Amino acid sequence: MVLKEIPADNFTRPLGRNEVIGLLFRLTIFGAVTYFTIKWMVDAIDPTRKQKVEAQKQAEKLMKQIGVKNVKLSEYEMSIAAHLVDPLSMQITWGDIAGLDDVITELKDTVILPIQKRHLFHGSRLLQPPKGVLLYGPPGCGKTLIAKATAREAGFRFINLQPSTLTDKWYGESQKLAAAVFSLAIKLQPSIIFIDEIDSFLRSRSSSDHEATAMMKAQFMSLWDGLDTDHHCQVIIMGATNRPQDLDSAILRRMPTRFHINQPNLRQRQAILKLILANENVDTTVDLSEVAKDTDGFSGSDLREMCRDAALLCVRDFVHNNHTENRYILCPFVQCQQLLVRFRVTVDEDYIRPIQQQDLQKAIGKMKKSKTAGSQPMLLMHAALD
Ligand SMILES: Nc1ncnc2c1ncn2[C@@H]1O[C@H](COP(=O)(O)OP(=O)(O)OP(=O)(O)O)[C@@H](O)[C@H]1O
Repeated sequence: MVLKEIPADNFTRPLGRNEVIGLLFRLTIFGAVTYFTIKWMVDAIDPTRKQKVEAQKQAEKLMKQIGVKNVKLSEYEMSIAAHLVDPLSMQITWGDIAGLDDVITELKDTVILPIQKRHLFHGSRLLQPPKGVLLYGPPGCGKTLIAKATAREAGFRFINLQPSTLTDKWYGESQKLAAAVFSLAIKLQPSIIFIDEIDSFLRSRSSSDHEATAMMKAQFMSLWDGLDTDHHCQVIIMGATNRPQDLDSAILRRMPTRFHINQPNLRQRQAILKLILANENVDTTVDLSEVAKDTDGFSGSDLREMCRDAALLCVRDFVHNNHTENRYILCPFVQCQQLLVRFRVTVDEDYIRPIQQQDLQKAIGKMKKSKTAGSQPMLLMHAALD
């Protein structure tokens, strides 16, 4: 039918009630179909879709484990919830950290006490727990251990935020995820948001920053300020870095409580060695003060690796000595007890010898070699820059 054949009245007359309802109904259906088709297409081409589904499953499992029920989470909060640390796997206590007693005492007084004894500090604005804590110092010296022990001892939930979770996303996603970090932490409070290598994510702003990154940083800071204005909010951001000088000054201002976790000194190394070897089979003649003296420049993580190497030497000896050999023994069935009978016996003692001083010395030598090898590229890089 051509338009001409439709009576002109049909266009000019007002629509009836049923016609309007019908038209609205059709428009709604059309709108819904278009919306879901576009959403399906966007989902289908989203390269992070698989990760999102995985993250959701992981988050649901973790939420169940930490006993969080009836908390509705958005899609973005789910992605962040996948970084919650399972409390069953987080068994770190103050007893697992050696040589950092001063830092632990100060942390207890400034961060944990105001949380645990809220009623004592209720009236004071000055004595509220800090919203930002910075742990800084060389790698492998216990910053992550301290953060985990703080969360556990204070009874806080622990969100281990990898900067890449926020930065490797589609344009616009980062900001939604940054907002989700805070909203999730508030829903799960009391909680600690731990950001390892915080400098990689909140480094000094520069004009070369991508627009989306700059906006995300600004948003992160304003959300952080939001925590500060709500005195009942029990969310702490704890950052760790090896390069505090690279941090944005605005971030440093938001982290007034700072702890320097330095390379362990002689006394601290001895304490760490004692802790690492506490449950191991160590020969009574081993002198840990000597070992501590020989390990100048080692981090806590180096010391652990070195002790593991020493323990492995004992295992290696056990494996190599566990062989068949000829032995002379007194034969009990022979009248003359003086008679020595040659037997082939299998040396199969279920016994690994204790760690000895020389094992530790060997392991120290090996670690020193690998440390120098590791620093070679750095030295070359510095030489190239000079
Ligand atoms: N003070 C310490 N007491 C006991 N163990 C320690 C100590 N410091 C480090 N370690 C050992 O080293 C490992 C690494 O420590 P941790 O991850 O806390 O270091 P980090 O400072 O966070 O390092 P990074 O900057 O590389 O993340 C720990 O799992 C622990 O075994």
